[in-house]
Amino acid sequence: MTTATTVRTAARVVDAVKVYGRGDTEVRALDGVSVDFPVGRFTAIMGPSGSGKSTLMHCAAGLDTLTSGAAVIGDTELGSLDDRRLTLLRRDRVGFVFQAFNLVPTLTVAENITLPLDLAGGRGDPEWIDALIDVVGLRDRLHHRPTQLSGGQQQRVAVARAFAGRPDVVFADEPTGNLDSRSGDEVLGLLGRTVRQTARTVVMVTHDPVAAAHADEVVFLADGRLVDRMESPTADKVLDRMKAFEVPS
Ligand SMILES: Nc1ncnc2c1ncn2[C@@H]1O[C@H](COP(=O)(O)OP(=O)(O)OP(=O)(O)O)[C@@H](O)[C@H]1O
Repeated sequence: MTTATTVRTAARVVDAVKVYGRGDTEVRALDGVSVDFPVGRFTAIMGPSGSGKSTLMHCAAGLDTLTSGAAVIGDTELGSLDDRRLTLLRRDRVGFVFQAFNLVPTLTVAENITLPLDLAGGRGDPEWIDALIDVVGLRDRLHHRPTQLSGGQQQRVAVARAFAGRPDVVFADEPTGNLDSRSGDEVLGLLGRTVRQTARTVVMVTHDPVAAAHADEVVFLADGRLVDRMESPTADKVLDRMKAFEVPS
């Protein structure tokens, strides 16, 4: 007898196709991708430039729509939502971390962290936010403004803000792209710790094998298709896998 364990999915896409343009200028950015992002996992999306990483993230997060196929967050199929419901879903159930930290300069660290909750008209869960402040190590910076912080600290604020509303999933697009390697390492360690300590889910787009090595699993895209998955990645293993995509000159 086999024992089946049910792995819950925070987000997934099924047979995802995204076509930009028409006729001669048509680009199939996603060409039938199916991938699950399980709850409590840190997944990195890797692949050569133009392979469809950002498109996959944007469609999975409801920032863009698929040409065909389905994108699902929790149990909600995004294609079934009108614009208003999609906006509410993004606000209440999805967190984002971008390469640019996108903090509000006139607000303190504490105010930036709770900004999405304030905009939504709620206070969130004060205990959760308090615990989050320790996870990101910003307790002694709460009353500082973003300009008084280093880039790494600013991105830690952005990470805390992304998790503040206990979203189903946090999508991170090249979150270390603007950071030196030490600060980048800190932010990636933080993403990993937040996933492990709080059973949250992170999906990160990156082109950096060192960044991808912080994830629990890496999924590889090439030409808009899912071509491989790697559990417990190391930077060397990811780099080797990426080399296979390089076209010999
Ligand atoms: N808005 C758009 N209009 C037309 N083509 C687009 C658009 N966005 C992306 N593409 C094309 O879709 C393909 C996939 O792009 P995407 O940005 O998803 O790749 P990527 O893997 O994230 O690339 P990079 O690592 O360079 O950011 C590329 O060929 C790109 O030129």
